[in-house]
Amino acid sequence: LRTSSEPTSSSASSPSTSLPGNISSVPSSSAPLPSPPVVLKPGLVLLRSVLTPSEQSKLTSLVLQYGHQSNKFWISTSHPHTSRSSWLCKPCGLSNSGGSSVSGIFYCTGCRRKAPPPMELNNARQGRGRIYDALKSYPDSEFLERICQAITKRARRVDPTMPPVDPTHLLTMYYTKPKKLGWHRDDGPQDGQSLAPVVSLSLGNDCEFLLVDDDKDPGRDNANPANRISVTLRSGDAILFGGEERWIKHTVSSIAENTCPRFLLDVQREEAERHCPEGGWVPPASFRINLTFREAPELLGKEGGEKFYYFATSARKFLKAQEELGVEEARRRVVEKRRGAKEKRQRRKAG
Ligand SMILES: O=C(O)CCC(=O)C(=O)O
Ligand SMILES: [Fe+2]
Repeated sequence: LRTSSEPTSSSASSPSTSLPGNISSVPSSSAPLPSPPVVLKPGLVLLRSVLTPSEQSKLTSLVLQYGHQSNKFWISTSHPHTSRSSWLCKPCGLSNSGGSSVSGIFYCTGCRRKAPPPMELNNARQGRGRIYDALKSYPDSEFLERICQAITKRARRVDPTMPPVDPTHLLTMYYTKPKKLGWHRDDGPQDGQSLAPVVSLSLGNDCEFLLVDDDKDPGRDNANPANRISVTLRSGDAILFGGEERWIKHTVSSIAENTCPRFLLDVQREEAERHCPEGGWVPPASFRINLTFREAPELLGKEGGEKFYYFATSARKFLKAQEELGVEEARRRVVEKRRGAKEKRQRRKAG
């Protein structure tokens, strides 16, 4: 974790936090030293530039390394009607420009060989990869746990209402497109039941993180900016919500492309070169990674298989059908289903 003698990696200097009501504004992270933790509300603490560049690199590398294991961030599918980005034909060495295909099959424009099935993020439509696993399943989980504990300790020093945490699970999200994550509370069955904080770390691109200040009035409208707490999360920042604010409603409302520190792009490139099957996947020009540690001991032993993998439903169903029926039949069914849906839409339109 950053100590006062280390430089910050952040270069942005725009105002970064706005709060509703009478809560004072928070300074931006342009200062060369880590800012002291900020209690946005009891139970909601922001730690700016808390991760050193080398910790950010290590975390990015660990997350991408794990994500490249089979059926983690990436899945191999040749779903019909999909497009793929540029890919390299390994046998002939030709770089193909990608495009879309009704059949889901792509041929090299040089040697006409079939391309290997594209690697897609498990939530391809949103341009996101998502892994929810026991913390101990991740590589170097002791390091991950140490980071989580050290950050929580700092937050608890300034906010005595913040409970301690014994993290059992880690959710990692890999955002490759500037698409938002909708309003929600972390209250699903996999999110944990205690008031221990959700410890959230940001790496890569900046994002706008909004929370709705609804403790006095649970029905408070999140569309009204006056009710919102808005924080720009930058690479190396952490935010914790626990105790009274454990169930606070939040959203990633926007992601600023190309704000990712260059040293993390280097890490991404290295990991893609190391793990990506040729022609499988081209890393995005910039990205964001979010890690959230959760205390959910009741889930231990249940994760694994597909239980806590949230793929985009269509990809998940397609993979299952592909396994059970073979790729041709799986494709035929998707095409048939889509044709049926299209005909239904047309009939509805016609009257
Ligand atoms: O990406 C983020 O910063 C937040 C992610 C989040 O809220 C969640 O996964 O529950
Ligand atoms: Fe969340």
